[in-house]
Amino acid sequence: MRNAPPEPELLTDGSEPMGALLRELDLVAPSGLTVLVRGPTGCGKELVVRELHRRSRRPGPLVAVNCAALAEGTLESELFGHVRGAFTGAVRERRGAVASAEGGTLFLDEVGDLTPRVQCMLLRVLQEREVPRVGSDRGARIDVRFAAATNRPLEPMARAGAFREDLLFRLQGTVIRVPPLEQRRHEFPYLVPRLVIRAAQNLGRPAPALERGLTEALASRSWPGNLRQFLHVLEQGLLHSGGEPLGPRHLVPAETGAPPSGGWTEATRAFQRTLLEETLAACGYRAAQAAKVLGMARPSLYATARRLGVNLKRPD
Ligand SMILES: Nc1ncnc2c1ncn2[C@@H]1O[C@H](COP(=O)(O)OP(=O)(O)OP(=O)(O)O)[C@@H](O)[C@H]1O
Repeated sequence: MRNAPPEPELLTDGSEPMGALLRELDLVAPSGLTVLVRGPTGCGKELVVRELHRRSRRPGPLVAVNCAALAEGTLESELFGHVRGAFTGAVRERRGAVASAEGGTLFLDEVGDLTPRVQCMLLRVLQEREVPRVGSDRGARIDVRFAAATNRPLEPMARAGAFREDLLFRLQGTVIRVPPLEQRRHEFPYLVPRLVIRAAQNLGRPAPALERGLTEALASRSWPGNLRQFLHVLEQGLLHSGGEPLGPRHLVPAETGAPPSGGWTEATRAFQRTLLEETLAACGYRAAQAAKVLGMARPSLYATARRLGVNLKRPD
């Protein structure tokens, strides 16, 4: 459970598509609706949830829990708490994250990684607005706004039985989609100087002057890791610049972030590969079930997996 650190604000010049996102945030924030934030890795989903909380003006705290980071039992008591003696080692009563977010917002990051058991417990909390306590029959009423984020394909996972459909419906009281950085190239002249300052702060260095051409050099790359990758490239650039004005020559070569050589075709293959791998994992590597979820015949699934180099067996 993390209590929110000081706000790193969500940088945007407010042009589309982020403009639409900000308008949606304004609309949804005061409503108390449960919000599911979706978008690719590193695009700023967590910052969007912080902004949602800030704009909600709820008096309680924003409490964040990463659902992928903890083992099932630990996550269970992290979320819902436990009473003394509920299990070996439970030497004192513990308030869970749900109760700690009273009057505020509970942020469930990586919600697609919840195990079936915790999904079931969370569903009950969302339905009954009461928090159970491990080892106790007594539930406690709560006033908590729930927000969740994921980059996992929850619908195929729900069709495959790996994510509860009723929980999915509950979570998406409203859905906010965060665009990938690729769709925000026109914002680079706004973002670059501000993110350089942030990168310099991260390294504990003074912000450098910027050379002409830096923004163009950054805009000509592809950014599969979105703003997280962008910040890392700037941080590495700052290290290499040794205090000189930051320019294109200080950026690590673009190989890792270069557009796929096959352009559209390769990007589509990469998407198909990810979808197939995610669906197989969600179906417990049962090819017949995965084929059904993806709406293809089993032989086509085999042929597609061969063509894309996807392993049909569970990785060791
Ligand atoms: N609009 C933004 N302005 C400033 N910084 C941003 C913005 N979006 C993302 N970042 C920075 O990029 C990094 C990744 O952001 P964040 O953790 O919110 O992404 P995420 O979508 O939740 O990632 P993941 O899917 O991996 O959980 C953070 O350091 C964050 O501060």
